Amino acid sequence: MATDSSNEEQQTTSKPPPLPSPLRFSKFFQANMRILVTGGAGFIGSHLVDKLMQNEKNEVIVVDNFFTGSKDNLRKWIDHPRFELIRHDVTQPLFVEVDQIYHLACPASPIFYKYNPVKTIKTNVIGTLNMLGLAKRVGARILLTSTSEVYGDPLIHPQPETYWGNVNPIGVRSCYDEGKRVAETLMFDYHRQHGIEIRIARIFNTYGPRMNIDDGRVVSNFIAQALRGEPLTVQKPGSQTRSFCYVADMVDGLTRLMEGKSTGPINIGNPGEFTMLELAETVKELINPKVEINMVENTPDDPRQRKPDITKAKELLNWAPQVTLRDGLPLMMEDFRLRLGISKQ
Ligand SMILES: NC(=O)c1ccc[n+]([C@@H]2O[C@H](COP(=O)([O-])OP(=O)(O)OC[C@H]3O[C@@H](n4cnc5c(N)ncnc54)[C@H](O)[C@@H]3O)[C@@H](O)[C@H]2O)c1
Ligand SMILES: O=c1ccn([C@@H]2O[C@H](COP(=O)(O)OP(=O)(O)O[C@H]3OC[C@@H](O)[C@H](O)[C@H]3O)[C@@H](O)[C@H]2O)c(=O)[nH]1
Repeated sequence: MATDSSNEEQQTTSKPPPLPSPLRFSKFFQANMRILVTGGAGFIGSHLVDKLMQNEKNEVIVVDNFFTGSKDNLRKWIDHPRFELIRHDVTQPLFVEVDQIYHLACPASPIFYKYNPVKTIKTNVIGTLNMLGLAKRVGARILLTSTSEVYGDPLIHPQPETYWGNVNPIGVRSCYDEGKRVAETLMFDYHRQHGIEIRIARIFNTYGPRMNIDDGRVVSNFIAQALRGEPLTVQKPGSQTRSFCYVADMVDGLTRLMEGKSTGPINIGNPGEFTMLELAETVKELINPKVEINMVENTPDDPRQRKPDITKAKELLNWAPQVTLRDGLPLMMEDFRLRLGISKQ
């Protein structure tokens, strides 16, 4: 079983980062921090924008092609003087002047990333290359939202960052898993070769308000099904596990990583682990005890277990999740209820 024997110090570089904008050195004019969020119209991205906009010294630029995201997620910021929204596909070069880049653009739900796998790879590879090229030109720090899927169907449990993973390179999920693995490689190559300041977060399953109702991921499916009184579709065998992180905790972890000193990769996720049957039972109990649970066929290469080892996040970022699944599910349910137009019973 392959594990990484090297530590983060060996992966880093002594090369100085490219110079930031001269504005940062100006004596009389205190410029705002300009922050680019790619994929900022999506689920995690829009919550991140909310947090960044709370700081009056931040200007936020979102670029998004709206494949899975929506302007609706950002409607409270449209026309705000410190906010800009640009329709743009990250597979095309982008010229903006920024100090930090949160690079999230990529479909995240399996049904969406498998819909056009070649585009998913292009987004991960060419999109990340373009954002790294931008970071190099303007001297910006860049954070990549990688994924627990880089561990594939993991043979080590829970997964520490030193684990190299067990990924099928030619499977139907590879466009995403391998795409993110190449994106991580590009980040470290730009760091070592050009001194770019990088941060890599390995995000584990995240849930919360604003997920697409038809997103296809398990928490959104179960909540929408329970509210509509439809059977919860548990994919076989139902004993596969995931660990679910509430979106506010995730955004807190991402900003700590960006502002901290460590390049990562760092796992950000909630170690509370559930089988899909346990998740279905919990949703049923909390939202609609009358719904049935239906066992349905699964898709190829579904990871059988997943749980983050968050020792590194605790030590280096002083971060740990605060919201349990039982506390987070009702918050998401309220948002879904409003959007589905279903009143309280
Ligand atoms: N939510 C999770 O559980 C999870 C887990 C691991 C990693 N991640 C990563 O976090 C990031 C955000 O995930 P999310 O759950 O918010 O997904 P999401 O689908 O809601 O958001 C992704 C956003 O990227 C945009 N986008 C996609 N391709 C693009 C392109 N080529 N150019 C410009 N914009 C593009 C979409 O329109 C959308 O707004 C992704 O990089 C994903 O891989 C998420
Ligand atoms: O209706 C459903 C949907 C999904 N599932 C199961 O729930 C589990 C989780 O599936 P999801 O589609 O929510 O997400 P996955 O964990 O497979 O992938 C996710 O992993 C981390 C991120 O990078 C992405 O957000 C996504 O790829 C799987 O075992 C799946 O078989 C169901 O039992 N029923």
